[in-house]
Amino acid sequence: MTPWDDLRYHHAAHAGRPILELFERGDRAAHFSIRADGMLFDYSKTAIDAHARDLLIRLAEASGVAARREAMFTGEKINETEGRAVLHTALRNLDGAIEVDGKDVMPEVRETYARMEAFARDVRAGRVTGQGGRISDIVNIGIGGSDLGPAMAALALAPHADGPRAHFVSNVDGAHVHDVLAPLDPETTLIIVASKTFTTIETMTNAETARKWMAAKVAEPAAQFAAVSTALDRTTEFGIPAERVLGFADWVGGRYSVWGPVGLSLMIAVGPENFAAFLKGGAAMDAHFRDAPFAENMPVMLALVGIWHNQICGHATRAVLPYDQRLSRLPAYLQQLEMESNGKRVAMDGTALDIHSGPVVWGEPGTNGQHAFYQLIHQGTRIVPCEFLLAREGHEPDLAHQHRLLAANCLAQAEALLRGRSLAEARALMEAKGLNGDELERQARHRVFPGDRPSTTLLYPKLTPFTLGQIVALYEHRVFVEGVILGINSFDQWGVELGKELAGALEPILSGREDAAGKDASTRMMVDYLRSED
Ligand SMILES: O=P(O)(O)OC[C@H]1O[C@H](O)[C@H](O)[C@@H](O)[C@@H]1O
Repeated sequence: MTPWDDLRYHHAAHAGRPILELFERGDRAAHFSIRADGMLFDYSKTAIDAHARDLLIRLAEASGVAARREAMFTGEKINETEGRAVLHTALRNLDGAIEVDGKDVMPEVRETYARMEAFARDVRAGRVTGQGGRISDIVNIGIGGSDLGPAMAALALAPHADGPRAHFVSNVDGAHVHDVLAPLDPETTLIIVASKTFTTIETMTNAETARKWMAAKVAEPAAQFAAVSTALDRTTEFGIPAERVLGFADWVGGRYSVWGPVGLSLMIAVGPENFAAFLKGGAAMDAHFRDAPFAENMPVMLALVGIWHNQICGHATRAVLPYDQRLSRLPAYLQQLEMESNGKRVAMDGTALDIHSGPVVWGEPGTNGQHAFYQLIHQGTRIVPCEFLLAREGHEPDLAHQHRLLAANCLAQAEALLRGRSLAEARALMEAKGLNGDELERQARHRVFPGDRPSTTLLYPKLTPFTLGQIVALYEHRVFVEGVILGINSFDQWGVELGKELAGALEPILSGREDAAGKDASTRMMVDYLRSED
């Protein structure tokens, strides 16, 4: 029997055993939670028992997680389909040496970091100015990994933002760039074009639009542009002066790139000290991930809970529910991180997977979600494992009572999912309301909560730069561990290519330069509609 078979067998053998029953054995909360560097990860409200955990850990061991982890940290080319190392961790562990192709890459990482820091300080101190003086606003133009990381983090760290205001433009929909630029003054705006490849059509199109917007008022628009890319020839071609370009290596995946130059907008907004604390938080999680035994290892156990729910229990989605308004972009960030990394159909060697790959990840901050989709989570026919996140303390001491309410709601949701409400309890409620007979019976049934629905909760002291670094690195490593266990390459993204190619071919058809012959009838019909005048 493989570890997968053992897990499936164990799961089937205990089907129907309520999670609540597991709490009758010993100190489950303490034994099925992990504390590390001030954070608490509770996975006791899942059906994982001691034997299931042993089997999951055995699965991780048999999948070679430890060796692969070492290979990642030491710069081996584990992104096999692109022939690249995977070294985003090097961006937040700036000391030391790591060789790729026989060359220590760290001196260049440190040098780029120093240039990034100097530039951020210059902008913040008013030494780099626009035509109209001190920079008041920065606009990061990028998409995917060149947008979601800094956008998510800038919102998360809003209480620390004391530099120019940061804005983010990603969508090729002109509405986005239009609405972001409209209220800004080109004379005091700095545009950062962030694109690993510097070919992404959305980013290049928006950058061109921003350049025209700038050129209408500013004599030297290039002086108010900076770029972040691995393709330095293309940034020069675009006209951005070399001293305003921050490069990075191809071993930083787009969705893992917030830690380096792609984080420039964040660094300018919150300052180099806070950015450094963000890196330190990531590095602390790296150290924990490398050193802690699997059973005490937060990313490993988070991954194993994920494997349990998705591949063993068959729950196809997971909800990420931050009870932290400033983490409202975290679900979107994690959608790219998790789904672009682990949404694959073949194993590393190209053979079809015989298990499901990563789950659909979705979510919204609490308490908002409670008034929207939690109905389905509590009473729908499908089980949605939930991942709650909550800080012990908010940033608004005057509003501590609101933070308590937020916390009460978060804990209440996890409790409600676990406990549910039985038919007998629902009947008693209806009786207390004065109902009886058939009407009592009918109404009671609608008020039953099946309960026994799994959730995990991550608690952290406060959403500081350090904590945010820990959280983001925690999720990165969770994705890594899940990917290794599934036997896939978490670091390529071939699945985004086909749509891009077809979009390139459709644009001339929509503009009338080419005809739609050869397209399917549905596409032709829609092209006709879009090209018609009424
Ligand atoms: O940074 P860029 O090269 O512009 O890429 C931006 C994004 O677009 C691509 O399509 C990829 O799917 C993403 O992984 C990437 O983050």
